Amino acid sequence: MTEMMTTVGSTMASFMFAWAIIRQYCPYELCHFLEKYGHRLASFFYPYIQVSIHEFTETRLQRSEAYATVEAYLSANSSQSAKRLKAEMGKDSEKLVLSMDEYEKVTDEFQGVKITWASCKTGSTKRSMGYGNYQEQDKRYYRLTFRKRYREMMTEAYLGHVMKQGKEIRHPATFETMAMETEKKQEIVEDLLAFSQSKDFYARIGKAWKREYLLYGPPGTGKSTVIAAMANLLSYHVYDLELTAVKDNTELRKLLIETTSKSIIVIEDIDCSLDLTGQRKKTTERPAEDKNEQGEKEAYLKEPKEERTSRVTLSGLLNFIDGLWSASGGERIIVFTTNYVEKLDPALIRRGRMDKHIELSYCSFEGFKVLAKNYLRVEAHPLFELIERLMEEIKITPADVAETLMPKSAREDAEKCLSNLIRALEEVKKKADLNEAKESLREKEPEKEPAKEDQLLQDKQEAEKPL
Ligand SMILES: Nc1ncnc2c1ncn2[C@@H]1O[C@H](COP(=O)(O)OP(=O)(O)OP(=O)(O)O)[C@@H](O)[C@H]1O
Ligand SMILES: [Mg+2]
Repeated sequence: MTEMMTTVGSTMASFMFAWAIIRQYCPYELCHFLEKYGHRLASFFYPYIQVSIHEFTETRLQRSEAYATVEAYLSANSSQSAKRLKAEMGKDSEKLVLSMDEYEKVTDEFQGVKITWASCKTGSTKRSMGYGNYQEQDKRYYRLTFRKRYREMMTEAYLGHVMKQGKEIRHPATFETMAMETEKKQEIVEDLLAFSQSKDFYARIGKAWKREYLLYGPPGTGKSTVIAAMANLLSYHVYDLELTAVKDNTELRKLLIETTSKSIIVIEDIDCSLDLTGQRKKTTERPAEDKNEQGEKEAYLKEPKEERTSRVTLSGLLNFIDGLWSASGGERIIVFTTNYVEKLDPALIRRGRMDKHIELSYCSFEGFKVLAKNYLRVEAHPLFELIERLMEEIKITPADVAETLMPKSAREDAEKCLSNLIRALEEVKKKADLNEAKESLREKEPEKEPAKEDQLLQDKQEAEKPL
């Protein structure tokens, strides 16, 4: 074996050496000819087929959906077998997500056929970053290799299987696993399904096939989870649009053109995305009717250059969406989220610019039962009664409930996790009671406040000590 390897090695080295000499002295055309036909000859005898899935194509700004889906599929399937993994922070989670490191290879099996996946990288390419600036980026891609005779099975059944599984991993949330009142859930699901089946209706009324949702509620109540559940239900792609990074309406247009049909365009925290309320930062004195595109352009040109940033307006966004997609026929959902609905310009809501408002709120007992079923596989327990009583008077987010119900070690059984939740609820209650007492004292005896405050502070510190 060692002997054979040595022979192969030295033959390869001689060949490379000869090829280097030929390249140096041969005319360019001849080299090109030899390379081209040499490659064809090799592929004739090569018993495998290779499929490459690139992270970015030359012109596109958006990361390829296929690449991201394969990445998700492989991180779930390769973290057991790959020897070199790369760890990255997952979106919306505190957990590290493991995926194959560069140049790593893993094998997969499908209906008894062996498949190899390799994570590859080639020289750098110029790619648009931060909308307008160009940076050198490595070209990354996954390469799938399988035997020629399985071509049909691989390109149809196997790739379909990879995409389906990868998508499920990327959007694990479903409406069934969401802590939300059943009626509300049903209403959203019906609304989404009705929208996705209304192609003819939108065509008949001559409107772009799109629907806008406003999701609002405190942090940790499930706004991002609803978006993932929507994507999962309809098998739509999700595009996160970071509006604060978009320079102006022209760039916005460029980004929106990038989105494919059957997509959900997410604009998070609109209260923080400048100018979205329709009020210009610098030009609030302008009458409302002047806020057309021409007026905006003139005002924009009058402003000093350094202030011409974040020029995206809500009207710009909605107009583009209408104009761009009314002809394309593809369906799009646009989701806006905010933690502070009261901060938004009432006109934004009043004018009916958003088709549907969904409030995400604190966890109800019904919501808790869904989480207990998801996390602990428990549908009934003697501790439920106490939890129900506590939840009636205490505000706790589904994210906090989920966090307490998650077993922290193999020794934590359902009862222990439920007790943890009861303890967390009681602590929240104690703090709320203290705050309430403090408030009422402040209202009743403002002059004696400092001394009482001290006492309350002491009580509070006592209450906050670890149990
Ligand atoms: N209604 C819910 N049902 C099930 N799980 C939930 C729900 N709300 C929150 N969670 C859990 O809490 C985590 C955080 O929730 P999520 O990111 O959806 O909150 P959010 O409302 O988007 O918060 P933010 O305003 O900070 O973006 C989720 O990953 C999920 O595990
Ligand atoms: Mg969120």
